Amino acid sequence: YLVPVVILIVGPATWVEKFPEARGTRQSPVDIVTSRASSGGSAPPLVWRYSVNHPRSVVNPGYCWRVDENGYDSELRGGPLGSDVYKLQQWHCHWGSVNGEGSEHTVDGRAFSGELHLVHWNTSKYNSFTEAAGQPDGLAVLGVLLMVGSKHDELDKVVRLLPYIQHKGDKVTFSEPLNPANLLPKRIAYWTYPGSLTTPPCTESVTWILFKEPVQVSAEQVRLNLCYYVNGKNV
Ligand SMILES: NS(=O)(=O)c1ccc(C(=O)NCc2ccc(F)cc2)cc1
Ligand SMILES: [Zn+2]
Repeated sequence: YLVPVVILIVGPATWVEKFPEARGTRQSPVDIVTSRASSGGSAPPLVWRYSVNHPRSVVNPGYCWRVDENGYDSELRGGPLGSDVYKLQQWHCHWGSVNGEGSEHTVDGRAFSGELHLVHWNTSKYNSFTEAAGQPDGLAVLGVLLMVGSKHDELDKVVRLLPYIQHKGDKVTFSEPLNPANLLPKRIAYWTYPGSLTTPPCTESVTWILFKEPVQVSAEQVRLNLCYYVNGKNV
């Protein structure tokens, strides 16, 4: 008998219809082909400073989780960012449906178990995140590759709150001190390229800065993320 084949046309393949930017020339994520990466030359060091003691909210946007910085002060400058100063808007993660395939960027074709994105906008040139998100030098995202290993204590301050935001739109506010700098790897060598938001509206406004060294999270932390968000669906 004939098996009814229903091909759901959802996801990236249909984004170009609604978001023309998705057809652009600098779309993210990409595969980082390490042999083709040029050395950093004389780029100045990348410098960041984050505030630690302020209330943050963890939100379930429908894919993974997002932590909003609620406008508190922070700075990212240097590296490929010229003389502009960027401010942390939010940070969020991407996990896969099974271990080992959650990251958005791949390195020489290899995917990681997850990927953390710290999203900053250019406060030297623009007046809001939304305005900056439409400009080629508007955003800078620090990407951190996640691999299964030892438990990550700083990240656990968020992971332990996931049971309280199981449905899309849920939000919980916490004021436990947290330093986003502790989410970054020890070695700060990175790849950088001009790219885009990886989800709609896919605007080509992101200077990507992807750290080379993966950060370890425990298998339990991956499982907790997986059991709450599998490809945008809560399970
Ligand atoms: N995965 S990623 O780091 O590339 C990424 C970062 C932020 C956003 C986002 O803010 N979208 C909503 C949005 C986008 C543009 C706006 F102008 C307003 C809101 C999407 C993807
Ligand atoms: Zn992201």
